Amino acid sequence: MIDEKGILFILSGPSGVGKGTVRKALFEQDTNLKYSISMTTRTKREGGEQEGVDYFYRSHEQFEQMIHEKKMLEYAKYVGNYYGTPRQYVDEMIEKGHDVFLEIEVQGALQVKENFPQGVFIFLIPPSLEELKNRIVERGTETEDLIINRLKEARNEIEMMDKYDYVVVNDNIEDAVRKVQSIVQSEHCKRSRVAKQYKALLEVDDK
Ligand SMILES: Nc1ncnc2c1ncn2[C@@H]1O[C@H](COP(=O)(O)OP(=O)(O)OP(=O)(O)O)[C@@H](O)[C@H]1O
Ligand SMILES: Nc1nc2c(ncn2[C@@H]2O[C@H](COP(=O)(O)O)[C@@H](O)[C@H]2O)c(=O)[nH]1
Repeated sequence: MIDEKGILFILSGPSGVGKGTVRKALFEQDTNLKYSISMTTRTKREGGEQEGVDYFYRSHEQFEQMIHEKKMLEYAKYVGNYYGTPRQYVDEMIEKGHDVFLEIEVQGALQVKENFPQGVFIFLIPPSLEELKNRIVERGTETEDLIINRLKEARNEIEMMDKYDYVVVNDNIEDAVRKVQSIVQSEHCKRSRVAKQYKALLEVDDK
């Protein structure tokens, strides 16, 4: 039987490293990827975040109900809020043969790894911790307290990068996007459907 399921790509990295920036640039070029929109209990950032585009924004009670009903593929509490991946969209897309892209923090990624080891785990790192701090500060979306907490988390997260299949330094956006694209292409070559089809053909030929 030919396996035509899609591949699950997981992009993690500390807050402010540029995951969202790299992902958006990647999606402008790769229209075959499907982005899994996360659910969160954090409030919308000022400046245009939208329900169903950036996140599904829910109350703590609604989020906990989703957990209770086992509707989350993974979830984590990060700096005081829940973040998680609704299971249904990912399952449906993978089954239909589409690649799915998750942009999530480390605790959640490790849960996915346990349940979905065939996923491809990519860790984005900043060129330096100083530059990471500059990026969060310059983005201007977090209070001073939140910046301190996110940078604390960043240290713990970076320690986990060995658990990932690939590490990409986001020094220059175009280079980082190109590297992530190469990873997507390599994984397709590795699991090539063409190779599987050839094997199936050879088996038929042998009979
Ligand atoms: N290679 C880069 N060089 C300089 N600035 C960058 C680079 N990549 C991203 N940035 C900037 O860094 C800031 C943080 O980027 P972004 O919001 O994409 O990070 P993130 O990892 O998605 O953060 P979070 O996890 O908090 O959502 C943004 O202002 C973005 O424009
Ligand atoms: N475990 C999960 N983490 C997620 C998910 N969606 C986003 N995130 C990560 O949370 C932090 C904070 O996000 P922000 O939008 O408040 O800056 C960041 O690292 C995100 O990548 C998710 O579904 N699950």
